[in-house]
Amino acid sequence: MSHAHGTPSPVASRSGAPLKGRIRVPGDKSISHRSMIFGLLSIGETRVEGLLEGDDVLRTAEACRALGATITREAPGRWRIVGVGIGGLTEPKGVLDFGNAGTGSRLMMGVAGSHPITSTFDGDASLRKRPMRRILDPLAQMGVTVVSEAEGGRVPLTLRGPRETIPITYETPAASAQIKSAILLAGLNSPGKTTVIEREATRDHTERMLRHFGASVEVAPHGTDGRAITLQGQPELRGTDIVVPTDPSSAAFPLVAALITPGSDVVIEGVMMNPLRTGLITTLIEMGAAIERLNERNEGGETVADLRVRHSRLTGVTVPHARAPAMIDEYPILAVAASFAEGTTRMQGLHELRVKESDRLAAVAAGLAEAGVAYEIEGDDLIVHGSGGKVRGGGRPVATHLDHRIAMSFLVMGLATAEPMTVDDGAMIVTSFPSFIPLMRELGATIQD
Ligand SMILES: O=C(O)C1=C[C@@H](OP(=O)(O)O)[C@@H](O)[C@H](O)C1
Ligand SMILES: C=C(OP(=O)(O)O)C(=O)O
Repeated sequence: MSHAHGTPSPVASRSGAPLKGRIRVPGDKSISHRSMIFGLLSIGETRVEGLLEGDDVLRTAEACRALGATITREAPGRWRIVGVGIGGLTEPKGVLDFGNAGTGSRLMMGVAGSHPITSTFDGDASLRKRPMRRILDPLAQMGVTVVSEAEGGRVPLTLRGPRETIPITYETPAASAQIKSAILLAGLNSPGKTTVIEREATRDHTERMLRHFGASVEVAPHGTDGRAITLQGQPELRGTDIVVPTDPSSAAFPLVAALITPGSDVVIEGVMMNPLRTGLITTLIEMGAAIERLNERNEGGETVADLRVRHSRLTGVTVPHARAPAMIDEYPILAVAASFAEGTTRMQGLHELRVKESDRLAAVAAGLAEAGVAYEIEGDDLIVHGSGGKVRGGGRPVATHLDHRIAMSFLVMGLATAEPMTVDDGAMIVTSFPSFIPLMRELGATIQD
């Protein structure tokens, strides 16, 4: 399964019946990537249940195979990985092609770069625009050689790992779980202690999985919102079982769809409630959303809950910059919710949105303009002037720039606008949420591809 290039496939959505029913979204993308990676770096067998079979994760699986892992798909979502252990990677024969995936490529730079092998990283037109210096700089401090790179520190690039990786203490220049994870993963193959300091806490899936596979990790508070994470290098990771909880970043789409579509009443089952991922839910509840957390329980080491979501009258709020790491991928869909709210929503400090699959600040703004929504961009803040429930929609097809979240956000918007919405290309949706269209249709949504 690979996303189509060169042949954009437009998709349209229109308003219709209220959304009703119960759905379960696929497994979390962050944890799915890491399941493959930890499987590769372990001795013995790792069994994964509920893996997200999106294109991004399949690319990571392919890269792990090229580095020596034996990976088999036993049933939908059920995968078996036999690893080679830390230090045991083999040099890949070809280029590691990560497609659209920032997470896969950046984390694997830490993994492959910390081994005495040569590896080349590439990706699609979107990934080729994304900054990799943020990973290459700390890896260089750890002794990794950047043999070649595209202009500005981008893929395609080639790394050569040192004979012995140097453990470092590094403060990340941006709130980024990808930077943190790449360094910690490189630190696995170095003697001594590797410490990553983050000024704002970001998603902690790597730290949790390191412990789950047997590594020793200490986490201490740093400043008001930050953390210092210290890993003891060269542990022996042992293959283990993983149950992947469902992805809150995917659940965000049916959730906002139900909030903005009159008469809707939907349950999204088993959504991961890791507090470093629930900034959107916090924000929507502040806006007046009827979201009930039901049947809270533990699945795969994370708290999950069934979310009952009903159509709601929303009110604009200010979303503080400090909340960004906990909802970084959810700003496009929050902008959609804000368009239907009463009053103004100000989202502060969105500079990291400019280096995602697209410049999401610009892409969201352009989509809002097509739909007739009033907005402003002030520095790195996005200000959306809500219409109290009525959004015109229509306009020209929204340009998605190879960005799955832009595509899904504006398709959700079209479920409640007066005129239908079209996105210029839905092909990238398979990178994170391949069942998005069928699941939305199950709830009663009208989406045509
Ligand atoms: O570590 C991860 O799995 C991710 C971290 C975030 O990126 P940044 O680290 O660039 O903020 C997020 O946007 C991405 O979808 C997944
Ligand atoms: C930013 C995202 O992913 P990545 O960085 O892995 O491409 C995303 O899924 O919204």
